[in-house]
Amino acid sequence: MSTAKISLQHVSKSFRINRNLTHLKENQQPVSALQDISLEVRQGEFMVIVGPSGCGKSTLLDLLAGLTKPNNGQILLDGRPIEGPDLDRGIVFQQYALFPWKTALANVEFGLETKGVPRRERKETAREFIRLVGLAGFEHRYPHELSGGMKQRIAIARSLAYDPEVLLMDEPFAALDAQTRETLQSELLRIWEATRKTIIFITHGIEEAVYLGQRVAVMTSRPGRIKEIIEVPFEARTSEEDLRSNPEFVRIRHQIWDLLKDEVTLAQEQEKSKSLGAGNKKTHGKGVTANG
Ligand SMILES: Nc1ncnc2c1ncn2[C@@H]1O[C@H](COP(=O)(O)OP(=O)(O)OP(=O)(O)O)[C@@H](O)[C@H]1O
Repeated sequence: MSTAKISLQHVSKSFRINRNLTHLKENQQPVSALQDISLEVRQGEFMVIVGPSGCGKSTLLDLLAGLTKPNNGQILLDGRPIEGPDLDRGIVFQQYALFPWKTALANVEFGLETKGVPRRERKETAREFIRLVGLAGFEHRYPHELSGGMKQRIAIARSLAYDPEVLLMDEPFAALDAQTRETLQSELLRIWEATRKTIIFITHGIEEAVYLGQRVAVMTSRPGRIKEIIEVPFEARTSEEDLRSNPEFVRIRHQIWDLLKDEVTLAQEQEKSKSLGAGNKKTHGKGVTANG
């Protein structure tokens, strides 16, 4: 039996296209989003997954969250198959997904409420996590009174407050400006060092991947497979000044870019042929970025 915290074993996922669109030739076959993904994530590890647009990163996160099921293979958490969403996994998405009608405190309390934690203890825990993400004093603000970075801090506090085993993060800083993003990256490392949660973090940003990950799994273009896993051997990232200009950091960043560049070209070609096939309908297309 596997001793990994999370173990993906030969996981594949494909999607059937909407019946109304099957008159288009490219829609007659199911779309293979992920193919034969095997990956072990250790307890307390910070694992980053990076890949070109449309390679199946969000699909992978949805599978880990239990929002969808694989067509083949299995995903184990502590040796048991993931059957659906549960409070043992916290999720932070790119969009803040806070309840606009609840204050910051009430948003953070939400998961605790679901878990049946009594009111008083709930409030205390929520305050503690708001403090952990550096927002003490903002407990009674509503989401519209907070900046993007603050909202994302609250989303992180909310996911951590109910004490999940694993934190799943899907491009959580992608919508933020560069400075806020860098601040939140180091904050997240500090929080990870304090809580030692297992984190699976998805990103387009190579620099973000190297800065945050103890290991970086590089994916191929669709159907997404794991191309290579790169070890990032920095011990105390938060205390190292200007880690990003460390020659080893730069070397690993180049190594990942070398692995990714052909995949990005392939993904762009896939996007192009998809949009031509769909009558030149506009498709989304986020590229891999060297920064961020
Ligand atoms: N529910 C669905 N139905 C049909 N196809 C889907 C569905 N979800 C995802 N796909 C397809 O699966 C592939 C992988 O999508 P996914 O969103 O996981 O990629 P991604 O790597 O997260 O993309 P991006 O980086 O652009 O956000 C894409 O071709 C997408 O169009």
